[in-house]
Amino acid sequence: MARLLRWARPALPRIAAGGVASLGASLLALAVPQVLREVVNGPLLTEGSPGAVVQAAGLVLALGVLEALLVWCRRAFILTPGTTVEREMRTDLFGRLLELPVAFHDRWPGGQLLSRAMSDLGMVRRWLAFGLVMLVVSATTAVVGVGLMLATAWQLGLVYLVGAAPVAWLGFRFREDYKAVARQARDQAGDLATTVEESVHGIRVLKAFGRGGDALEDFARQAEDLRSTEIHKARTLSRVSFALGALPEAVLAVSLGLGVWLAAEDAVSVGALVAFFATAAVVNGPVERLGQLLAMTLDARAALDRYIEVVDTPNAVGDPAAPRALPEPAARGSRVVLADVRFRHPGAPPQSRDVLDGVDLEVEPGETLALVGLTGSGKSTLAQLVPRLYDVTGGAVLVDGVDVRDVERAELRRAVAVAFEDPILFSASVRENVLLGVDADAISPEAAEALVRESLDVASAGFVDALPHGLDTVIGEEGLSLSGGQRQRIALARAIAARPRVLVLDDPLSALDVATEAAVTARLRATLTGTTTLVVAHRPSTVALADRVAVLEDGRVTGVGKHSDLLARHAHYRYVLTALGPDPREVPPQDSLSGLLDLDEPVGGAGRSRPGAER
Ligand SMILES: Nc1ncnc2c1ncn2[C@@H]1O[C@H](COP(=O)(O)OP(=O)(O)OP(=O)(O)O)[C@@H](O)[C@H]1O
Repeated sequence: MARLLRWARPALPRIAAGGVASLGASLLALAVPQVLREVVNGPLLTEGSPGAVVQAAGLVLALGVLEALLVWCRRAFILTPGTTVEREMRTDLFGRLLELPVAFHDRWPGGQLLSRAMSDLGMVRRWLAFGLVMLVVSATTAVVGVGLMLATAWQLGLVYLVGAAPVAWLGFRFREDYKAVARQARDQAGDLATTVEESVHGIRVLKAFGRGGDALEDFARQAEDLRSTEIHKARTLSRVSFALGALPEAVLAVSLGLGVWLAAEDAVSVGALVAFFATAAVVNGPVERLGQLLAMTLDARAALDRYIEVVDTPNAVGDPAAPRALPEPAARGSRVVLADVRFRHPGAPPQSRDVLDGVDLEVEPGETLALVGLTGSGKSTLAQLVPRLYDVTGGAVLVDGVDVRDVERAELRRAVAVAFEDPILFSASVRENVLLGVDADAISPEAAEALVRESLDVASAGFVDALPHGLDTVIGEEGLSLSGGQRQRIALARAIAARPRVLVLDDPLSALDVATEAAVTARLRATLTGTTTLVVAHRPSTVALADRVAVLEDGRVTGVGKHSDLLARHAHYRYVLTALGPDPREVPPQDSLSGLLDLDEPVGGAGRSRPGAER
C-alpha cells in the first residue's frame, strides 16, 4: 500500500494532523481511569475533602470536553485530503485510459474499468480518511492501554496479555482468508457492472430478440454470486470480530475474580483495581474495532491493487524517446508506405497466422486507394496501423518517409484523420463533434464556423439544419438520437474538418443510401485533392471513390491497380467484388454481377468454390 504515497503524499500532513488529534482523544480517554484511581485511593478511601472530589470531577469534565474537541479536529483535518486524493487518482486513471492503446481496450471490459474508477477509488478514499487513521490510533491506544494496565496491576495485565495472544493468531488467519475474498468480491462487482453496461449498450438487440428475460437471469445469477461472496466476507469478519469482542471480555471476567482476591490480599490497591478495569473498558473498544479496521484495510488493498493494475499497464504504443517531425508534404499530399508490414493481435492463439503477413503497399501523394478483401482479411486492421491505433508487429508504416512510430502521437494524429464504419459521436453539439479534431485555439470562430459548414457540406450532412437547434443541437449519447447514416456523415465531416494529410476511411458510407453515397463520393473526390486517402471498401460503390485498388488476401496484398485492370486480370478481386454484391448504380436490377464480370463459374450462391489468386 506504499504505492498510495504517490497520490497521498500532499495530503499526508493533514492526515497526520487528523491522526494526532484522534490519538490525543484516545489517550485522553485513557487518562480518565487514572484520575479515577486517584479519586478512589485518595478522597474516597481516606475520607479526604469533598473539594478534592469536585476537583477530580472538574478534571474529568475538562478531559471529556478536550476529547470531544480533538475528535472534531480529526474530522476537520481528514475530510478534504481523502477526497482530494480520490480526485487525483481518478483523473490519473482516466488520463491513463485515454493514453493506453486500442489493444488494451479490446481486452478490458468497460464495467471493470468503471468499477475501478468509481467504487474502488471510493473505498481507497474511505480507508485513507478513516481506516488508516483509526487503525493507527486504535492499535496505539491498545498498546498504550495495555502498558497502563501492566503498570497499574502487572499481575492482571499479564493475564490480559496471555488471554489476548490467540487474537493475534486469529488476526493472521483472518488476513489470509479475507484478502482473497475481498479481491473476489471487487472483481465480481466489476463483472456485474460490465453486464449492466453491455446490456444497456445492446438494449435494442436484447429487446428485438426478446432476450430480456435471459439477460435478467444472467444478471441475477451474477448478482447472487456477488452476494454469496459478500456473505462469505461478512462471515469471515464476524468470526474474528466475535473473537476480538469475546476474548478480552472473558479474560476480564477471570481478571475480576483474580483482582478481587489480590485486593483482599493487599497485593493491589482498590484504586488500582478500579483504574485497571476502567482502562480495560477503554482498551476493549479499539481492540474490538481492529477486526473491522483490518477488514477495511484489506478491502482498500484489493481496491488499490485493481486500480494499480490499470495505471501500471505499460503503454506499448507510446511516444518515441527521440521524436522526428513529419517533413512538409508535397503539394499533392503525403506518401504512405507500408513496408513488409506484419501484425497479429496481442493474445491471438499461437497456432493462428498473422492477420497481416508481410504487406507491401505504396499510396502515392494525393491518391485515393481502396482496400478490398474478403471479410476478416485484415482491411480495418491495416487501416488502423496508419494513425497507430495499433502498432505493427513487424515491418514499418511510413508517412512521407518517416516511420509513424518515430513521430509524436499528437503530431501523427493531426496528420492522419480517421472515419470509422461504426461512427462514435459524443454527447455534445453537432458543431463540437465536427470540430473534435481541430485545434480550437488555432483558428478564429468565424473560420471554425466556415470549416464546419464546408465539412458538413462535403459529407452531404445538410440534415443538421433541420435539427431543432441546427449546429448547436446536442446529439444524444454516442449520437444515438440520429440515424446510422446521419451519424456516419457527421463522423465523415469530423474527419474532413481535421484537414489531414492522410485520410483513413473505414467504410464510412456503408449506412448511406445509394444516391446519398454517390453525392458524398463526388464531393469527396473534388475535396480530397492534397489529401492522400486510404479507404476500406465493402461495397463496389465505395471503390468508385478510388484511383487505385489494393487487394488484400491471406494477410498480403496480392494485387494493386486500377479497378478495370484488376477486374480483367485478378480472379480474387473479381471473386471479392462478387461477394460484396453488385453496385446498384451501375447494374440493372435484372442483371447479376457475375454476368457483368463474366466469371467462369456461377457466383452469388452459398458453397461456391473460391478461385485462387492470380495477378
Ligand atoms: N481486437 C481483436 N483481437 C483479436 N483479433 C481481432 C481483433 N480485431 C480483429 N481481429 C481479427 O483480425 C482479423 C482481421 O480483422 P479486420 O477487422 O481487420 O478484418 P476486415 O477485413 O476489416 O473485416 P470486415 O470486412 O469484416 O470488416 C479477423 O480474423 C479478426 O477476427
